[in-house]
Amino acid sequence: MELKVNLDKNSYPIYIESGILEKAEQYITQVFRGKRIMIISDDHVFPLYGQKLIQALPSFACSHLVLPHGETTKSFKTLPLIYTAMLENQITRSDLVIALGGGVIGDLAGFAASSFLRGVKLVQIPTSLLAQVDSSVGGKVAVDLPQGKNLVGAFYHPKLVLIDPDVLDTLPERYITDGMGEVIKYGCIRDAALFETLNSRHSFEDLKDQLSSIIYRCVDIKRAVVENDQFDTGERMLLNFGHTLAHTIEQYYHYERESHGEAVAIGMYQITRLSEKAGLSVPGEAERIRSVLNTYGLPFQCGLPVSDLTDAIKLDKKNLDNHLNVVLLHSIGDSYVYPTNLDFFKTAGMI
Ligand SMILES: NC(=O)c1ccc[n+]([C@@H]2O[C@H](COP(=O)([O-])OP(=O)(O)OC[C@H]3O[C@@H](n4cnc5c(N)ncnc54)[C@H](O)[C@@H]3O)[C@@H](O)[C@H]2O)c1
Ligand SMILES: O=C(O)C(=O)C[C@@H](O)[C@H](O)[C@H](O)COP(=O)(O)O
Ligand SMILES: [Zn+2]
Repeated sequence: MELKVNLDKNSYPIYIESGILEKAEQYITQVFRGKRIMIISDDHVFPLYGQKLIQALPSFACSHLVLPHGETTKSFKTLPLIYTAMLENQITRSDLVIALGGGVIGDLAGFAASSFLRGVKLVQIPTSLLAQVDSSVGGKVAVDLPQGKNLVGAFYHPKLVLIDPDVLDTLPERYITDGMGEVIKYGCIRDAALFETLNSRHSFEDLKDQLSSIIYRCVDIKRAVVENDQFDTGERMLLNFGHTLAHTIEQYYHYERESHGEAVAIGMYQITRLSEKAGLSVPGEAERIRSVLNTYGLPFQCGLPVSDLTDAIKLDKKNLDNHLNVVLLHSIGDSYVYPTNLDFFKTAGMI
């Protein structure tokens, strides 16, 4: 399956195919004419797929950097390590960085590629469900600061995205669940039929036969939204459904409790509950979301008082001038951006 993100000079193809990792050279040579490649990965993914990828790239001089797994690696503090490795491996603007891993590696290696020498070519090979359906596409790259998620970043598009659903066979169950948080998000914001498909199954196992087409559907929704609003000034904010609360929860617990997808699950349910209370969503939608989250083992409650969250909510990147923007649902599949303020959370009695 093939998709193309159409962004004039920044356009790029996305291929979704079982076993594509082993055919990487055939696709990479279509977008890259240089010789040197640096693969950035983590200590879970590289031992599983690193050598396989290097063997699949015989025409190139490949180096690699393996970082500790987990969100705390996606930090400003990791960047000097990456830049040093790039210098030691003589990476120039005519070379290529491959991000091989989940969303942490994709965002981090992507930001390093965007900033080193003011921009080195980037290919994304996402290996988690979340990275395959969301983070590898759209060009948002970033690192976290202690004050909040993704606070330093850029819009920097890859030259190519290679999605191999086979690598999900080794993904731990917790991160299958985590990825389902973003899959459910796509149903909520844009695709009531996708939401119904997810709702009609009893578990992830029950959905597996449709996995490639679900990945395709999510990526296609993201492609369309990003093509309309590359720089996140309007329609793209819809991809942030559930994220105002998700990011505050992740940061509050120092990235040690909920994973990103789990926090998004809580955020989607809670914001829809608040929005129903305020008469801004069709009644019953929060319960439908809670039920589908439950099917895939995702949480919906977090038990934090709003007073603990306000500082982080103020750092949300959707905030403009003196107002917050939250993403709400008229109904499942039909989302909108709602300008508001902190009172929205306070008066509705978060959480
Ligand atoms: N840029 C974007 O548009 C965007 C979108 C959504 C999320 N994100 C970011 O993505 C990050 C979360 O990504 P994630 O959920 O992939 O987390 P992650 O990168 O930490 O991966 C989850 C875990 O799975 C392991 N793993 C990954 N692929 C594997 C495989 N095939 N086999 C075995 N283990 C594997 C990793 O080592 C890690 O331990 C967050 O930082 C989030 O902010 C970015
Ligand atoms: O691509 C986007 O736009 C998104 O909002 C996708 C989100 O799933 C993702 O978590 C993104 O990194 C959040 O971006 P931020 O701008 O809120 O940091
Ligand atoms: Zn997200």
